Amino acid sequence: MTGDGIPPRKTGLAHFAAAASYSAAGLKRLAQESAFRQEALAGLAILLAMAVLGASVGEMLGFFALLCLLIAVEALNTAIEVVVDHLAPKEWARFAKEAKDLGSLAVAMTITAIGAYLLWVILA
Ligand SMILES: Nc1ncnc2c1ncn2[C@@H]1O[C@H](COP(=O)(O)OP(=O)(O)OP(=O)(O)O)[C@@H](O)[C@H]1O
Repeated sequence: MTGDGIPPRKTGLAHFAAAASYSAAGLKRLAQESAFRQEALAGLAILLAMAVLGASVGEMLGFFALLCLLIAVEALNTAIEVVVDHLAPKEWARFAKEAKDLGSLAVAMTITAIGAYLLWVILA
């Protein structure tokens, strides 16, 4: 069932263009999250530092890939928070706590993976 405000399904090139515009809208929404802004800023600063300190292109690409993964996890975490806040806007609910805590764990594990990677780059 399609609601009034939901855009109709597209195919081919129109689908690709529409998906790109939805992703841009998602990035605009994610930019409202301070956690995302801090991570993006720190990521760019680390990339710059790697370039200045003479990291290889491969090492920088590895970090960039992990940074993209962190942004993807942060986007999914924000999506979970949006749905949870819609379903349990004011009241305490076990499902809300578990969903948000799990999303938080996913972000923390991704940041840990980036930390481990940077340690490897520094020690290698
Ligand atoms: N409706 C709720 N019911 C029960 N526990 C909740 C509820 N909302 C939030 N929590 C708990 O409070 C914690 C913090 O919630 P909050 O909404 O501030 O999310 P967050 O993980 O700090 O995300 P962000 O800082 O990105 O908004 C959650 O991880 C969860 O444990």
